[in-house]
Amino acid sequence: MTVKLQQIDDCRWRIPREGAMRTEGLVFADARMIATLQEEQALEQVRNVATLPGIVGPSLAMPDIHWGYGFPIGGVAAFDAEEGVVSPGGVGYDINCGVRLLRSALTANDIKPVLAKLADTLFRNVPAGVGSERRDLKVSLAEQRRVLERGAAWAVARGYGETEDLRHIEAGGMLPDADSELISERAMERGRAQLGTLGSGNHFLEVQEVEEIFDAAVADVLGLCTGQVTVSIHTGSRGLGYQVCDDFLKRMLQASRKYGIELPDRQLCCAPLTSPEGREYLAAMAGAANFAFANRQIITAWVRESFEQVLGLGPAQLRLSLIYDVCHNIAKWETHTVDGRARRLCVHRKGATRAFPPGHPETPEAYRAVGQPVLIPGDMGRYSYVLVGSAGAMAETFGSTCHGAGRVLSRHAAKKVAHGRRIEAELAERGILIRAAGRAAVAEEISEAYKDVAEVVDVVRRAGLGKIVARLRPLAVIKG
Ligand SMILES: Nc1nc2c(ncn2[C@@H]2O[C@H](COP(=O)(O)O)[C@@H](O)[C@H]2O)c(=O)[nH]1
Ligand SMILES: [Mn+2]
Ligand SMILES: [Mn+2]
Repeated sequence: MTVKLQQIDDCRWRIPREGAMRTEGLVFADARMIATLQEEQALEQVRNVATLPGIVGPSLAMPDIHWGYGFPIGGVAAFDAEEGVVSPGGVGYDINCGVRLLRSALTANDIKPVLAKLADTLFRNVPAGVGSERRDLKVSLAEQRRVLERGAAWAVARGYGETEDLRHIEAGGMLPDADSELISERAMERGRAQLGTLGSGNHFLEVQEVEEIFDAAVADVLGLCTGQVTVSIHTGSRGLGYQVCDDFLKRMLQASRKYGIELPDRQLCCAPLTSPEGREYLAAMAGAANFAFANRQIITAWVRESFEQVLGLGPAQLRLSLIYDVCHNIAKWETHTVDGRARRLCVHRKGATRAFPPGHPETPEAYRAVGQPVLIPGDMGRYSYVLVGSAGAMAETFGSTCHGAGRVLSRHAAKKVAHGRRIEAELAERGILIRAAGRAAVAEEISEAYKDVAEVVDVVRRAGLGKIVARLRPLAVIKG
């Protein structure tokens, strides 16, 4: 079924309200992105989300939109506290998948002579790959419950990182109201040995160089300068979050029937925010989100340790400080002004990043004057971007932007494109070292599998949803 699209301007497209839609759809993309999208069902998914009860404002899609489970990846939808619903498909299987960015006092030239050793050490110290486990960090069930309740603060209290880190994490690294009792034994079991692990596929740990600064004043506030070494960490809640999503999808299907919610797609199953099922999903989701915050915090400590081992420098010399940590698969309670009225909304961001503007009280004090840092990875062979949020995002997208470049090739298609090529050697020729759990993982993640993230963030910039601050180029990539 083709989806009606009306072009508003060079980066906005409306899906007009029709049929069971309660609101319109609004897609941020350029004409070329839209042309490729029409072959996908992602636009249909934007339209389907618009049928859900209590949706406030349009059903939104960011320029990295592609097909996802129920909601599109790159989708944003806000729901009224009384009339609205919460849907696990609007968060995704990898609850609180997210990105954090560390800056350092090093330049790319400082690490080039030891880059191979650094890549090997990071690969050894941070377990990666499907089902990866760190053997010397197993937690008891009681302790795991504390992880789910306290998030990154649990990790800091256990010696993984510094209290200062917590000030530079979305929500302070801990969603309130998590209830570990609502998380199944199977989910607890799956997560037990996965704290401090990257996982597979699209997840990565990347040593980067700041290649270009686009806004010197903002870069200065973020502590970024050309030639500097940064480290990005992209991972989420691993098997624990996956299992929480899976467990609740079953309950949400029953709840949709119980509350008489008509679904254009079973994958959109949901429950009213005021219902026990809705509240329980949010409390379990918060637990999984906190697990992910702790996960990225522990990996950060091992990144710092790895740099110290290889470079023989101490923390004061390396100054591997956390710039920011953002979630991109989450549902959160936030206050937004809609038609001149402040409203408490449950904002679903599924493959979308929060992008709060300068002056917002939830933006860390250090960045209050410039806006919340927004971390947009690209791919392992080209570049990634740092942006800051803007008033435009607050006005149009409930303070949200894209979360990455977005896939254009399936894993299978990417492997076909990579067939017969020596991807590691191609990247090495361009000064990029790869360490991965397997060759297939590298083939599936070639640059051609993703849109050019420069084009994606350019749409964000032109639409006024964010300000581009810096471009980072990969030097060493650890892949699962
Ligand atoms: N810099 C890198 N970016 C990468 C890599 N692999 C994937 N990506 C980007 O991350 C986003 C987010 O992925 P998702 O799984 O959360 O949807 C993705 O769209 C890519 O743009 C990498 O190795 N390095
Ligand atoms: Mn993920
Ligand atoms: Mn992710």
